[in-house]
Amino acid sequence: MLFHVKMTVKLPLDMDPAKAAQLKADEKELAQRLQQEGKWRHLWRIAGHYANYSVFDLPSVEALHDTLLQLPLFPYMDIEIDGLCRHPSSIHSDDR
Ligand SMILES: O=C(O)C[C@H]1C=CC(=O)O1
Repeated sequence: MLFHVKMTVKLPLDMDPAKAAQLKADEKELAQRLQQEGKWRHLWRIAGHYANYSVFDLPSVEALHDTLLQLPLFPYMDIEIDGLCRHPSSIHSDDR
């Protein structure tokens, strides 16, 4: 199943810079692992915002939920999710 996910990061302004840097480093490591595993298909920065548009390829809503909960920045993100299905006018034979 494909999911379009918008993540908006809202770190507290008074967060210790070292803690913020560690959270971002941990997030990057997990994000890159999930991309290598084919679970996090797309990761795009939204220009002008500390936010991203992502596409996840996971077997269920529960798997998406569990994956998002693992993200180190999860407690500091607003997350919006849309489930994706094939468009009848799409010329692509697969879901890429
Ligand atoms: O920077 C972000 O958009 C938040 C998050 C998503 C991947 C990552 O490395 O950080």
